[in-house]
Amino acid sequence: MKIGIIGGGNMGGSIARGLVRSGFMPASDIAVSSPRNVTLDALSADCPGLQVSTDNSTVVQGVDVIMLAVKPWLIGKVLDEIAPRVAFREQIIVSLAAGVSLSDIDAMLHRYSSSRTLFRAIPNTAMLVGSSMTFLCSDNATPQQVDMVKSIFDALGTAAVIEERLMGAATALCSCGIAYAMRYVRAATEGGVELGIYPHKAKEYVLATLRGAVELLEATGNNPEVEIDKVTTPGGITIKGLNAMEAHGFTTAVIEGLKASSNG
Ligand SMILES: NC(=O)C1=CN([C@@H]2O[C@H](COP(=O)(O)OP(=O)(O)OC[C@H]3O[C@@H](n4cnc5c(N)ncnc54)[C@H](O)[C@@H]3O)[C@@H](O)[C@H]2O)C=CC1
Ligand SMILES: O=C(O)[C@@H]1CCC=N1
Repeated sequence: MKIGIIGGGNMGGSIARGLVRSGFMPASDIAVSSPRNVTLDALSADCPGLQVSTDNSTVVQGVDVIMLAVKPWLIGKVLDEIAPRVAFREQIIVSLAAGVSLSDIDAMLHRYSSSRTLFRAIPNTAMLVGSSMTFLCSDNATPQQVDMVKSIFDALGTAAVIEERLMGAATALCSCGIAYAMRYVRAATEGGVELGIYPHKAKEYVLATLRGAVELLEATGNNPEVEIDKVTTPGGITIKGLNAMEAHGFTTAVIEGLKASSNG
């Protein structure tokens, strides 16, 4: 398999670096385009053998999968640039653009071809370390094509194929969600500092605690509330802390944040 990636930023760069580092494919089977030479030079330094170009239509040639990793408002412009060089019967297009639907992309390509295979992929920034939760949906794809695209993102973490109607919710939960998890880490770290712990130590302790929480939930399969019950001694200090957090809107803040992201 060969992959052409348009855009070498957070997402495009992480896909290229992640696929090479994981051993999923050699750098020479990946081509990346970006308008900025500095971006391409950094990618080449990290992934020797990678094919790089400032010309988007160059990276489309001879690849099986074309990834669109540019900002949403550039998708139409990039498609107009590459479409004359795309073999729509053979090449699969995967858009990472948040909020741009399969039918939006289909409409943009209508004048170039009567039939095409389209995917949307919504990863998160943990692709860089091979731990992204990525969601996929597709239009006009065979089961083999779905397996192929899923295998790419499984190499960068965990991929799930979902209905397109759930993409907004999934994006909020996991793609934006990684920022929300980071904000919890920051908040807990700042709380630790106020309680007298040095910032670097507080962050280290918070991360270790979160790792433990994730491992407990994964190992037991328990609902979080079951694990919370084990911590909250009646009349003890944990329930006082939880109730104070709820009085300040913790659960509501998280749910309203997710809804705001998903409606955005
Ligand atoms: N950052 C995130 O956490 C996530 C982003 N996405 C989506 O991924 C897409 C890319 O986002 P990021 O990688 O974060 O953006 P980014 O700004 O880091 O990367 C975009 C890259 O595209 C390049 N570029 C600009 N104009 C171009 C053109 N005409 N042709 C080719 N390359 C061009 C830029 O130089 C830059 O390297 C967006 O559509 C976004 O909605 C989806 C899920 C998560
Ligand atoms: O904030 C955004 O629009 C992008 C899409 C999902 C994560 N970052």
